[in-house]
Amino acid sequence: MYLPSFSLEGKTALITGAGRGIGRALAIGFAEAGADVVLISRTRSDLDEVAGSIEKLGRKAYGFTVDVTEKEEIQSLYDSLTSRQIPLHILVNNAGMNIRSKALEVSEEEWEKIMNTNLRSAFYFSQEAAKLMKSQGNGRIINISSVAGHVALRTGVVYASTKAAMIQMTKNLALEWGPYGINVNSIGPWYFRTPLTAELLADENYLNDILSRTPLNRVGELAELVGPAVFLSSDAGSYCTGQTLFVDGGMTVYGF
Ligand SMILES: NC(=O)C1=CN([C@@H]2O[C@H](COP(=O)(O)OP(=O)(O)OC[C@H]3O[C@@H](n4cnc5c(N)ncnc54)[C@H](O)[C@@H]3O)[C@@H](O)[C@H]2O)C=CC1
Ligand SMILES: C[C@H](O)[C@@H]1OC(=O)[C@H](O)[C@@H]1O
Repeated sequence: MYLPSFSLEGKTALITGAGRGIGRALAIGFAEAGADVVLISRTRSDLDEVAGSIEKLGRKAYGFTVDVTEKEEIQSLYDSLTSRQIPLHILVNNAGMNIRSKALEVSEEEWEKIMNTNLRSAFYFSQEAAKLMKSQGNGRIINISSVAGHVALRTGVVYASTKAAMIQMTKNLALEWGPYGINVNSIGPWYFRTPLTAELLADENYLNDILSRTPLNRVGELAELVGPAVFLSSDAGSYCTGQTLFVDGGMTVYGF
């Protein structure tokens, strides 16, 4: 038999930024693939809505309000998982934000907020997850980076730097944690319609600029991100680690 399983039955996935956008789609999609899901967001009402959708699928949902920029809250979350005997097989570092300032105008506050939300949080979530995954001899970590970490976009140097760092962090953690049976990969999206990008995509000129650089000539549908994430989380992706899969409609290969 050569077709491996894409199922996440029996797995528990922790997804940050699960209250809306890509994180919400991943949470529900992982439940559709059979996983139970630990949902991380700052907004209880968002968590409850997503948890309800997951429970209607017959899967367990555990919602935790966490500010991912607060290391103490991350530690407290993992302490809760341990005390409640909630297992962890898959971590998706999805929470992220952007302030699209010109490089000459970036404030120290903006630098700290973007760095702490996008990069620092992913490292500390990964560090705590790896402690649990090492003890069980297996685990999957997926970092949601961006094409912005691979090519230069006009959407901000600080954001781009966090995403490029996530791509490199993916490689280093894959190297260090491979012996523990932990796969670490990254997914680099181009534009998908979410609250983060809705305003930009509503601008016809901006959207045309996007499409002019996208061989598939369209922005992505959220299901088209869920598929690659389920692949990397399932048996089907068991020999992939340290990689970044750009889910970008061909944008990163667009030359001229
Ligand atoms: N939408 C897109 O076109 C693209 C998105 N991405 C990345 O995908 C990820 C998700 O993006 P979207 O869903 O579009 O954004 P979004 O703004 O719709 O959702 C981001 C999620 O992260 C959460 N979050 C932000 N700061 C947080 C904090 N301090 N503590 C806890 N949760 C926090 C928000 O509450 C929200 O649930 C981000 O890392 C983003 O950089 C990458 C490339 C393209
Ligand atoms: C594709 C990028 O990750 C995305 O595009 C935006 O405008 C967001 O701010 C991100 O940079």
